[in-house]
Amino acid sequence: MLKLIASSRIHRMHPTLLRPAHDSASPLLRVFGSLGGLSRRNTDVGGRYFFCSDSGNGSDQVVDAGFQAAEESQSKASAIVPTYPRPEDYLTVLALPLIHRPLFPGFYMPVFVKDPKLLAALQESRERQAPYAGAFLLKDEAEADPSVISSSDTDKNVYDLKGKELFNRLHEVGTLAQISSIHGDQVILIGHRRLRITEMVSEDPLTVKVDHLKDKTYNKDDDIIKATSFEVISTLRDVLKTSSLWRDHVQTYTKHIGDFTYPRLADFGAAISGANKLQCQQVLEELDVYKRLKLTLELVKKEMEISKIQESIAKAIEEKISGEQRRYLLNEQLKAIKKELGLETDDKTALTGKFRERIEPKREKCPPHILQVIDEELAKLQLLEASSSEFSVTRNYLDWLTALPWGEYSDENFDVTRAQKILDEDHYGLTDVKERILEFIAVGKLRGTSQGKIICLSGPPGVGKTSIGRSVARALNRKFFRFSVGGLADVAEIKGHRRTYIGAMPGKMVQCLKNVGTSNPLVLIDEIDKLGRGHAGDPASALLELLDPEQNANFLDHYLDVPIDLSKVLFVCTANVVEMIPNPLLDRMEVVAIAGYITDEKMHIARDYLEKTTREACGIKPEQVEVTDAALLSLIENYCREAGVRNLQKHIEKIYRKIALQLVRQGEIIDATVCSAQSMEPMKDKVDSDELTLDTVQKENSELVEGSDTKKAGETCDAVEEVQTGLSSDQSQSLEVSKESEEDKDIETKTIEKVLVDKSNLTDFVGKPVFHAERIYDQTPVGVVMGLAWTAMGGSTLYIETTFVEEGEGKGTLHLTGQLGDVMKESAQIAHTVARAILLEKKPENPFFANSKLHLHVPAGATPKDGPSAGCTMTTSLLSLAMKKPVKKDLAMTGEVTLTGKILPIGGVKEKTIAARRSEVRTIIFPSANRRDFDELAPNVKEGLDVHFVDDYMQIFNLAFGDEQSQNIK
Ligand SMILES: Nc1ncnc2c1ncn2[C@@H]1O[C@H](COP(=O)(O)OP(=O)(O)OP(=O)(O)O)[C@@H](O)[C@H]1O
Repeated sequence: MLKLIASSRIHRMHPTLLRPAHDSASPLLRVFGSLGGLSRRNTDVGGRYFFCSDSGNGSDQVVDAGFQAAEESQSKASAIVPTYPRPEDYLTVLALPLIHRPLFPGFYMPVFVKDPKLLAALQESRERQAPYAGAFLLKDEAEADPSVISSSDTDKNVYDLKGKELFNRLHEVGTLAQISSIHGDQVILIGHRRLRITEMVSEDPLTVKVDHLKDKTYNKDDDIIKATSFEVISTLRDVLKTSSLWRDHVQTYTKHIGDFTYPRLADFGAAISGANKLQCQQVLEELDVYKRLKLTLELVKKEMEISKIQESIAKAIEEKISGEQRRYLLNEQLKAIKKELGLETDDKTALTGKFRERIEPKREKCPPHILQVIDEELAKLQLLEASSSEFSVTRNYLDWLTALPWGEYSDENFDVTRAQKILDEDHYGLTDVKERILEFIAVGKLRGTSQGKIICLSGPPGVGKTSIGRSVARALNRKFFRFSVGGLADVAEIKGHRRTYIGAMPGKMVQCLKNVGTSNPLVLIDEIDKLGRGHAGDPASALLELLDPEQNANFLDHYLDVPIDLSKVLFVCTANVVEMIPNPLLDRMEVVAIAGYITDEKMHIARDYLEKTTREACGIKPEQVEVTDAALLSLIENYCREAGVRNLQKHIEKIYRKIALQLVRQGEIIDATVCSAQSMEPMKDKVDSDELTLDTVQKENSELVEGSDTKKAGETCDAVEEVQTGLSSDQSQSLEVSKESEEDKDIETKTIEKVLVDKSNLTDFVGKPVFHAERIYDQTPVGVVMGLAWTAMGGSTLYIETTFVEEGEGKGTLHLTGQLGDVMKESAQIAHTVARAILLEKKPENPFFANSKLHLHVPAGATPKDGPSAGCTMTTSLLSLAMKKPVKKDLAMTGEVTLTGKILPIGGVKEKTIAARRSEVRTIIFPSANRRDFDELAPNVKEGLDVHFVDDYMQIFNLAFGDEQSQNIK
């Protein structure tokens, strides 16, 4: 009996539905039944068939229809009569070509019949109550790939195939299909059983003779078949877990399936799998049930893999989408809550409000072109999407623009007396530097403004260049900002990055203005001589734009992109070596040299500045410590001999740290003593009232404090206890206890015991002297002369040593060592020649230079040396060797010598003089041309020195080797 059940509505073209044959529960049904529990829903399986049941033994049933068109046509076609086609009635059938997939028994399939003759024949056979035809899959063209959908399949030419041609293209095995309905050119087919074409009967429409195929007989209880079918089922179940498409499908099946046999299971699996048409055809052609099941198993396994991949893709996408949506939703909620609470208006409005609020007080003083840019940017901000990257760029830009101190200036103070006071307060000595600064302030006072000049403080490290800069800022009442350009190689550091770069920032100058909050700070550019080469642009040129008073009134930072007036900024630069400053920069600077300090100055600095600040920093009171002059002197002479005072400062800090530790330790012991003394209180009260004294206790206690012995403290407490018991028993034994209060006072004063740092115990604080004296000879031997050198660290003394190596007739040579540079090597050769000439003149009979191999060395060998200023020293050293006569004691010299024996000027007179003093040199020889430099030195630097200025080497000769008389030429 045929029963129509219109249940599921399927909205796709090829959904698949299952239908039971009858209600007898088969083992297969039980397996699938366990998957039940899901409600029946509309099915959308994306398949190609409607499945209907066919018992396979001839009792066919038409089953469910879900496809709307099918359903409609079925309801209209009330003429559908359930039929059980007997094979003998359908030995000749109309051949219906299927393009996409074969029709499996038990499934619905809608097909379009374009051939009017075939359509009419189908219609007619339907009317004849014999609504059956043979549905056969169309073969691909010879070379076509079955998995590739070729357009030719759907082309009209496929429908145009007729007669023999069509016959040849049909697969042999097909399905006996009931024509369920015909709606226009759409024909709904229901598969019944397998057919095989035997021969063609007529061509148009194609009619063929067929054999009705039956599955090969099989053993229902065969283990292999059972196992395979169970595997098919379990794979289907697995797919079911992951694929919702299949779930509805199988559920429908479990609810309605009747006698679900193994062959039917195989057909079912193959039909609903996404396998290609040839694989499906293979299953259709297979009459061996076991083989068919195996083929199906392969297909459904593949399906499972696909569904797993599908699931993971779906999951990944879902996670991404849901994460983003969640964040968006939460953000929106947050905004709404803030808005509701009045905490925040709209993001943009709040931001704009903030920027407007910032700029409003500055509006008066702010240059109009800046205001215009700010207003434009604010308007732009309103139009931008808050999540866009340009929004954040504009927001940051406005942040910087509105934060700068447009038109804000600190009131400059041009009070020279006050400035002098401040400079003296911060620094000892440096009179010439201070004088230059005061002059500068005075000019500023008269002009009404101090800008226009760039001061460059040059000198060795630690001479106070940076701190002088800070003092000048204080004296002028300007804000202070320091930035170091040492190693700076990127122009963007000075001029900023363009706004378009990610993480773009304005340059140092704009950062400085934002930082200090005024437009006229004092900017200290440290280490300008160590400016990097620049891998992105030339930093020196960028600095030039920044420093040049002609250009900096309209300084253009790449980030801000609006001209900023830096003409009110006072620039102070510091450098160790002026020669290293790029020339165009140096040209614009007012160089103030700080040469370094002599011992006396260092003593003052240490005593009045460094010690004071360090003591305060360590929290030590002046009365708690005493560092003697001898200790300081020893510190300066033996530990910190460099030009600056930074090392001295470090040593003083080291001493004070140690003192602090001593004091704290002492304090702890005193605390313990006080505690022990307090334990005597009850006794004291009692004794006081009895006007008694206790000498023993007092004595013990004072010993305790001095000896810092805790053990004794315990003993003292015991003694007190004894006295107490004694008192209670016999008051006459407790005498002189009233002296206890005086004892208390003693303890107090002892807590602030003074720590004395003297020359003798200096090593306890700073260790052994690390500095080795520059002076290696007390009296220089023959061939050794002391020279004076200048380095970036200040001046220093050095020896030139010459020795005789061997004699060789007419082979006078000079071998040089001591890491000498080219200039110094040449200088040595010149000295050799000059010495030879002088010796020839003075002692013509002496052939020393002509016949001697000599070796000239300049210790220390590891330190590279260069420059021409040791020329006269080398000449003297060679002559000393030649004449076997040592030079005068405590003599040092410097000066370049020419081939004719002229002495040329040198640099670093102050540093060299200071170095000579440090090495306890008494007599110095300088070139005459340096007399002016020497005269400018402070009296305390020149004090006690016997200085000679010379033009010609002969003068040096006389001074070094001559008698007393000749040495008096100054
Ligand atoms: N004349 C002085 N009076 C008082 N203190 C001084 C004097 N000279 C230097 N100092 C102190 O020495 C320390 C080092 O000085 P500062 O850092 O200014 O040296 P600098 O010349 O800038 O060194 P660098 O070239 O290494 O930067 C500072 O604490 C400073 O106060």
